[in-house]
Amino acid sequence: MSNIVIATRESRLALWQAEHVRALLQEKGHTVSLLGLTTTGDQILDRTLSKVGGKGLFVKELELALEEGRADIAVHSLKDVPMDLPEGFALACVLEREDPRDALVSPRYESLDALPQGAVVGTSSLRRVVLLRALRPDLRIEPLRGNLDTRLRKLDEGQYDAIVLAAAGLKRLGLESRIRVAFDPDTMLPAAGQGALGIEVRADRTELIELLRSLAHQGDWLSTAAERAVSRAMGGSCSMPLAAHARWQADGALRIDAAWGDPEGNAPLVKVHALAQAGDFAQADALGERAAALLRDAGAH
Ligand SMILES: NCc1[nH]cc(CCC(=O)O)c1CC(=O)O
Repeated sequence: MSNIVIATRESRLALWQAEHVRALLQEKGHTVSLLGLTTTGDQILDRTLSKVGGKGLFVKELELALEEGRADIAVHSLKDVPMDLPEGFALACVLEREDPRDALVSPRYESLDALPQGAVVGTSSLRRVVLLRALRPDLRIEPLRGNLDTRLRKLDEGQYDAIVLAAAGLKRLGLESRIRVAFDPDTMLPAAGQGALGIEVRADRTELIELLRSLAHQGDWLSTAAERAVSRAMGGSCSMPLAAHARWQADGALRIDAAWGDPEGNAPLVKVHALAQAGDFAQADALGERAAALLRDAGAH
């Protein structure tokens, strides 16, 4: 390829991710440039994102650029990528995953246990709300929106006692020192795809897809595929109170843990796990679908 154009959102994290892929492609001898775009998701970040709903808000403008040939690839946080891409688009690969855990950030308190009764914790993810509620029902969980810097600023201004964010974003932006606790996944089960990057292309760009496959991390691609299969089988969007996290076991099997919480808080948290060999995508998908079936049997809907 002569020059590869990466369409990217212009938040600091999105730019970091695009630069990261640029560097990986340059190492392989390609010339790469960036095309910065503002998405609908960015425009409404500070408003009612979770109400407007859903997946795809950060993705659509980037897809338009691919469609029109203004760009060749789009780099996404896999967590924000819809389970099923629109007709004509494909996920060319998933890269090696950064830390998949959720992190607690707080100027004053060193852990969740150290938070006083009724402390105010910021997050807008329904998944984090239901998981936090199960751990500490006394906490006051308040909405928190905006990109990473905005969220940290709101915390530092005193609007919250603590906030919960993805560790991956903090690490990528050199803000790791702000992490008080990276939650054990068994305590705060991550979202499907959290910490991983996916590269989207037009499905008809076979040569480009071939080239991008060399950047893939096969193990992380398979495990995140299993996680995404749980979301897909649950009819999932990122506004669902659903967690799914897959880990390779020492014996080479893939173990998936999934959790679902009732947003109204009337039913207890449902947690399941399943284990299988997952050497290919069909097996990974089947494992995720099994976890989803177990969730439903246990009362998730
Ligand atoms: N939904 C927003 C979003 N999408 C990806 C990340 C962080 C990095 C990642 O998971 O790859 C975040 C922020 C957060 O959840 O705190």
